[in-house]
Amino acid sequence: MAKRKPSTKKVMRSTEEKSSVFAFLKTKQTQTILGFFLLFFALFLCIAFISFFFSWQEDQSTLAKLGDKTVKSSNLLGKIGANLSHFFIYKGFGIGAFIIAFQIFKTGSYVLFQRKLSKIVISWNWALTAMLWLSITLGFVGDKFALLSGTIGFEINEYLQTFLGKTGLIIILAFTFVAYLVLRYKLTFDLFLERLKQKRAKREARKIENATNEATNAPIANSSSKTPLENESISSDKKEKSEFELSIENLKPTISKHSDVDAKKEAPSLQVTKNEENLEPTLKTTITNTEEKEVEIDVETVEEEEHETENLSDKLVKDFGEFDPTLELSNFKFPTFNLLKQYNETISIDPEELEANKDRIVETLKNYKIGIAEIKATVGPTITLYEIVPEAGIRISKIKNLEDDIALSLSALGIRIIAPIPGKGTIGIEVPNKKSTIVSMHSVISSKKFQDSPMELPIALGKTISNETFVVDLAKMPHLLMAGATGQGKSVGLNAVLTSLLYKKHPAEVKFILVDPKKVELTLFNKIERHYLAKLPDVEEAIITDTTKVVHTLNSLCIEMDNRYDLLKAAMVRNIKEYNAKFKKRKLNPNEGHQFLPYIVLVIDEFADLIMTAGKEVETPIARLAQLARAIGIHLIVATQRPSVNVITGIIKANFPARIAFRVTSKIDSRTILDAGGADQLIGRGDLLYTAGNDINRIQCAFVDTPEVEKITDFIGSQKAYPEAFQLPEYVGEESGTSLDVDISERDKLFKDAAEIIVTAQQGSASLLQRKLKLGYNRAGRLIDQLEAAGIVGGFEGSKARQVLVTDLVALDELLENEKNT
Ligand SMILES: Nc1ncnc2c1ncn2[C@@H]1O[C@H](COP(=O)(O)OP(=O)(O)OP(=O)(O)O)[C@@H](O)[C@H]1O
Repeated sequence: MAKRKPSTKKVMRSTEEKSSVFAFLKTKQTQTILGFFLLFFALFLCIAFISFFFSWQEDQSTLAKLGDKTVKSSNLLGKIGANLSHFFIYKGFGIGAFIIAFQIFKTGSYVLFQRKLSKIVISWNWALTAMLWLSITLGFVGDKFALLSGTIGFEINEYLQTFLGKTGLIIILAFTFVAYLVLRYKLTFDLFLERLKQKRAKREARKIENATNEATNAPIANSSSKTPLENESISSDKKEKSEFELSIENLKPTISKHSDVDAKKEAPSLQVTKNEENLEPTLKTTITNTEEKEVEIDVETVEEEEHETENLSDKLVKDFGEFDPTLELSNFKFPTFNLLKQYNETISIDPEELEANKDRIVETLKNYKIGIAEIKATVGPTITLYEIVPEAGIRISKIKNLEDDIALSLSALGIRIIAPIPGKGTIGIEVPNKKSTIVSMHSVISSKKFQDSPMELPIALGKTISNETFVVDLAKMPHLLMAGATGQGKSVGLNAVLTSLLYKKHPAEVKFILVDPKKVELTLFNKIERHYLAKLPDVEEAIITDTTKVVHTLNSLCIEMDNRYDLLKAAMVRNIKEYNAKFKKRKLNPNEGHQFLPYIVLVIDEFADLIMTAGKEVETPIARLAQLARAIGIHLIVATQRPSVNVITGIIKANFPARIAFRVTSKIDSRTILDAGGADQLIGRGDLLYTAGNDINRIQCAFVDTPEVEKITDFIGSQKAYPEAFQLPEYVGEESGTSLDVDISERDKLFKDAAEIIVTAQQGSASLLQRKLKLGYNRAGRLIDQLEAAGIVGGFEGSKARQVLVTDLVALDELLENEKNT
């Protein structure tokens, strides 16, 4: 302690000294003296420099003898002048040294008039750069006269020439000159054009003025009948008048102060009483003044406006760019097309087959007395659509009633009759091709339609009957129900959906939750766990195979949904797209719990199995998610083998407008899925019907087999991943925990975190805990009860948030410490 005292005193004294030096420098007297000193010094240098150019050769010998009284210098400012000039001009920068004198003069004036010194620092930087450039350039141009460039310019010039050659140096010098002009004077091409325009506009305005002057003078010239004396008086009168009018016009647009207005108001009275000679000069000065003002105002207002219009989020975006959710895995590479197999996909149908089918159709319809006016065939990858225009007078309902009979008569598997084709007045008969073509995943993924699609979650499902790639947006569906008997292509369909998303969405943008009770279908996706999968905290396997975990995951998703809705509400947006857009523009503060929200796609294979084992426990959260999750980016894909009504219940069906039906065994199943027949008539192997609520499309599903999926997941899995899978909020089953755990040892393990959140926010609400700790309502409620028991928050107060009884974190620590000790 004894040692410390003198040192603190010393510090204090030195800071006092410093502040007194500053105070001295800041006084007006000091600044005036310093300012004048610099001005005179600049003048001194300037005279010495000029004189140096005339006497430098004579003075060469005197330079070294600065202290010798007998030796005299020819420089106007004596030996000091000669030495300084020699230093700055000969040894330094040649003519460029004048810039130094000028800058000293400028600095002096700044100090004298107490203007901002930060500006002069910038000005020095520019000036020194210009001086260096000038010195090098003069060294290049006039290398015979060392005085022009000075030794520095000459040497740099020599040095650069050995590297760049003469031409190279010219180019560099020219470029730096242009760059200097652009950076220093902000001379851009646009500005140049604008100036040109302004000049042209001014010239035109002047022309118009002249024209009006001439027009007003013209009648006077014509009045020849009057005597010369009269003429003179009239013309002088007119001249006076016209100049007066002109001056009003000129002044009008630039009136900015009251004093100007007053001056203008006074003008008429002056005009009448005073003569022309007196008037002219005043007019001229006002005009030039206003012109000068215009230029200054222009420059300053533009700069100020730029700063005023910026708000915080704009500034953040300007400084750091928009938020990029993909930044953490910025080197992530999307799987390449060559991981997918290519098949021969040229559709070739035998003309004889076409002809035979046509004949059969015509004949069969004839049997039912239906005449055909026209028939047209569209050949697809697996089926051909025959479009029939019936003869006039034949009712479509008749054909519709005979649908089954016609199908039977044509006696081929997979015939589907569409009577009429929606939007057309024709009847469609789909007949399978003898030789079907595989639609490869490669062809649909690489299609322009998929690659260029602006959809949020694009899925390339397959190809339509007219061989077009069929792309749908999962985000718009917003949930998908998939059904089909075993072996008809459901698993391939699911893989096609997942593959599409893997090819189009970055790991930061979409997360999958995969539920696979069969335990074999989706295991390959384990490899991309840390890229694309989401899971519950403290769960080993990301792919869920066990029913209780499914229940927990679904409930956790419901919590995530509630949390997301809270975030959307706080951000005042209606859906995830708007929310993420706002977040990217840095308009949402991450410190308030906001974060970029990835889409979550929940895929459930074998839904029937789940319903059988867990029943209502699964159905309730699924129904809740299906009803509410669309806006916050949670989408469900549910696949089932058995599309019976006790599996696909009314409430689920109502919330899954988008449905895919592979081949099913009965018409009833088809009706359960599609609310229409047809799925029982499909040929299997990926032949499917897709509906989004209105019309039904027949699609050949894209084929992707297990080795292909393996290659894709290997490709993604081998890349840098997130440290762990996306964490879903924790869900604690209803059964665990009591309502009020007063005992410290029985407290929730998040008790301390919760207490800190509540005390920091000074707001005792369960929803705050839900949001911050990603908890369910029940657990958050229990935590609040425990906090109440610990005396951290007050009692229940109806709709109001509970009172927080601890003021800050220090007090909280004390309270918890005391608890332990007692
Ligand atoms: N789009 C398709 N193109 C060509 N063939 C396909 C297509 N989809 C499925 N297949 C064929 O059908 C077989 C069975 O398909 P998949 O395994 O998807 O049936 P599934 O409906 O999932 O059966 P399960 O319900 O028993 O799992 C595949 O091995 C494949 O040969």
